[in-house]
Amino acid sequence: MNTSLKVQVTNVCKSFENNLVLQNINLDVNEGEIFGLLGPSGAGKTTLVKMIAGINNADSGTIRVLNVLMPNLSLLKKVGFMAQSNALYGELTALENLDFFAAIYGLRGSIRKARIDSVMDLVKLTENLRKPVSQYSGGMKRRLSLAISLLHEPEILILDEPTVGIDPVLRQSVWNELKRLSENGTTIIVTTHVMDEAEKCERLALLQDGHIIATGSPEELKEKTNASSIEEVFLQYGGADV
Ligand SMILES: Nc1ncnc2c1ncn2[C@@H]1O[C@H](COP(=O)(O)OP(=O)(O)OP(=O)(O)O)[C@@H](O)[C@H]1O
Repeated sequence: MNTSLKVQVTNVCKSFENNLVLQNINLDVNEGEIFGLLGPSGAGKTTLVKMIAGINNADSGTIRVLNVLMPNLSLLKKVGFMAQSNALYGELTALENLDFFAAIYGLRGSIRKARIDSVMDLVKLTENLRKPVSQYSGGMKRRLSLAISLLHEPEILILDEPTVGIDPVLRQSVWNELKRLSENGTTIIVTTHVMDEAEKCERLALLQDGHIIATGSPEELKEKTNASSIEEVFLQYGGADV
């Protein structure tokens, strides 16, 4: 494995009971890349990112993250995962939630405090730090989940539809932060079905019915198909509406 290759998915298949949801998936993600998984609802995006994060097992094939065969608990501190459904403790305040995850990641003392301040500032929730999460709106919960995934400055950041329910201004600042992180070497995998977000990724895999139907940078994909938008690219490759 070359050293810039941070995530390698090889011939991965996954079924739930008799339903084959991912078929022979191959993809490579390089250091510092923002890699987008784009596809309609049910295409298999969440299933794939959960396996890359080590939450679920593949039925066959292999997934290597930082050259370690997944799933592997030793990568807990190096991978950040933001799930589509928020994994938060509603009865606790945001700060208590952050402290809980900071403890899991081994963050202590002044470093813990500095990281909490930094991620809460990023998602514009500093003023709500001491509010119980049960009193948060849906969008605030998404922002807190994003803050938690960034807390330990993971080398690999996996975000499942991170900006759903987040307003356009904050969405822009989240993307600016993702760009900044990637420029500093963080490798980012993000699922989306928002076209303008897909355009912000350095490379994309288009996923349809459990298959990757195309991979490349947004520009390459548009050039190859003579399309003016990623939406058009998707349709040209035989994809359904995203
Ligand atoms: N735990 C499960 N048990 C059974 N089927 C599942 C399970 N998880 C996902 N599936 C099925 O796998 C397929 C892919 O689902 P997945 O959530 O990965 O798609 P997705 O592309 O992330 O969709 P969305 O954009 O709506 O989140 C769907 O048909 C879904 O019903």
